[in-house]
Amino acid sequence: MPRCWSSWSPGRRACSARRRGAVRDRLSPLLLTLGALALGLYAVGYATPYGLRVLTVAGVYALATFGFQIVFGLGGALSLAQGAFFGLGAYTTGLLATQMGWGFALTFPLSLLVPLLAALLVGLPVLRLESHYFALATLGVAQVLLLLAVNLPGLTGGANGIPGVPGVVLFGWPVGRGLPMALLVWGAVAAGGVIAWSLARGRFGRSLTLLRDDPLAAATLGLDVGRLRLAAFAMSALFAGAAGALAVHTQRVVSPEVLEFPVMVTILTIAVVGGRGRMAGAVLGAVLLIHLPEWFRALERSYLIVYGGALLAAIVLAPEGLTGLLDRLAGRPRVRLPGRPAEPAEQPGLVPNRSALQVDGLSKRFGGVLAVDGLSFPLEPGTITGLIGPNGSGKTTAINLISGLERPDAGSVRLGGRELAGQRPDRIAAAGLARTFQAGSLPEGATVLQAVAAARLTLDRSVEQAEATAHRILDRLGIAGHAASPCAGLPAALRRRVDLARALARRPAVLLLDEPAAGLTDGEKAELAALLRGVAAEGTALLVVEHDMGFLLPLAGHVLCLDQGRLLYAGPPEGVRRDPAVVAAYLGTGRRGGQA
Ligand SMILES: Nc1ncnc2c1ncn2[C@@H]1O[C@H](COP(=O)(O)OP(=O)(O)OP(=O)(O)O)[C@@H](O)[C@H]1O
Repeated sequence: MPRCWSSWSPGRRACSARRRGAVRDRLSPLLLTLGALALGLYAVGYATPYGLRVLTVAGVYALATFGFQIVFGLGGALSLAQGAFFGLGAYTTGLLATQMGWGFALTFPLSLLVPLLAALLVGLPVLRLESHYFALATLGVAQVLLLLAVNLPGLTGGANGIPGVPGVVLFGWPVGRGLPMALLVWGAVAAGGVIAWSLARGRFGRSLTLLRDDPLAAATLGLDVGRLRLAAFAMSALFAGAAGALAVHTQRVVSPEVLEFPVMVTILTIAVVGGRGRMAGAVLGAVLLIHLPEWFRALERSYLIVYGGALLAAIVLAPEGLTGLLDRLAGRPRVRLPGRPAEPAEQPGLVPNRSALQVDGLSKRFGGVLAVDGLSFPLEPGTITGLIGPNGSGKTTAINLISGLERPDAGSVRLGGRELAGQRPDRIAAAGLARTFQAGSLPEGATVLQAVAAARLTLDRSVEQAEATAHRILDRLGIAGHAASPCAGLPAALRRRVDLARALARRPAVLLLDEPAAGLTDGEKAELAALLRGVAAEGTALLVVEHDMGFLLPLAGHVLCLDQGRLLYAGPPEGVRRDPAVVAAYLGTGRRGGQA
């Protein structure tokens, strides 16, 4: 293995990700064209054979980082298997080319397929793990592959690897070292970049960022979290495999170094320095990070100190990455809004299912606490039901059970005759149920428009259509003026309203609201009440958890009161204040939350 391979694995400074940007590859085409031209000019006119080799390796890393930007940058899963998939692609090409004598046309697709299959195999069990366990598990996969490569000398050549890998022959044309190989690799970078960029900007990328920024809400907005994660992991393996294959043809040798941790650290550093989730950042980061050691080589012993300092400076000065810094300097707007709210035509959604929701015998125990105890009630289409009770009486747990965030121990939840109890939240959402969260759960890295459009990703055909629908809903709620505002830092009342807009965007048959009036002024409460009446009038069944009796009792047609998980009262709102059990447990002393 040439010495430059390991020295091209520079960063050992795994950096923590910082600001989570929304999907926003906004470097202008002009800037990208200028960059491509500059690289082309350098390659054709100025680069030495060694310089061309470094440039080729930079392209290889850019390709591998595209995949990492998908799984880590967009999906937020710190996969430490990207280096392993890279090595797997490299070994597949090395083995098939030297031992079977197969050409590039066969070895290249197989070098994508093998890491893909490995990702599917490994992903199914490990993707369920929490973030740091997931990182460790993927690191374990990389270590196992490295051990296999070193300890199976009969197959892999052991520590010495496999020499004599032939160059690429493309349509009968042998791609020579130097400029031809650089052109091939950078052609692959261009093609891979377009694919990765399209994925990032489309529904897949948006779904991944929602999953990264707001995993709880993602499932209740209809996203199949498991499938999405697996798809991102598989996609990352495809890019890594392609990069590994091209790396072997560049080096003409494959050794265990391609499976070692520095390769993974380099990919991670490129992603963070270039800009997390940004495909342009993968290219910029790769070109910069792979060339930096060459530029600092003259410094000899102090090279690593200067290199580390440069990396730290880049991360401190541009925590959003170099592409984010360029965006900031260019001062481009963060989002392009739909010109005006689209026509108020009927949107495809879930509304046709105007069926009643029937809850029967729902129960849930957390250790010694019986949070919900045999709860039964109906929610009729077009009605508003209030759910009240002291703090800790089980209201939020009931909503979590109905929406699938918790699995009930017993009981049934039927919508239109279909059993939903115990099903995944995305399946329940797809059946026509939407909910809001007490704290107004929102993806912090997204804008208000993107957050609401996320609710339409599984319903509309494109991101543009989802955003047009979202804009219309925001307009209906009187907050279209905030469409371009980042969700991070929104006042609590506005957060709740955006959360409500998101739930309404799905046009659900059943809507569960967790304390929607908390923190609102009297005027805002009146507006909210009018809005909810309007939603009910369209046929949606509403369940409103609320402590504010002044808001709820005039709004609800029917009220349920819980105490210690059990139904204490079910009847008209007028009866609530007169019911001795409700007064004793909740309203009488006001000791546990009820506001008159
Ligand atoms: N994940 C959990 N693990 C353990 N206990 C839980 C969990 N979730 C809820 N509980 C317990 O279940 C009971 C009901 O809680 P829940 O949050 O549903 O009440 P609530 O009526 O919504 O309260 P609040 O009005 O304060 O929101 C409480 O005793 C709570 O501590």
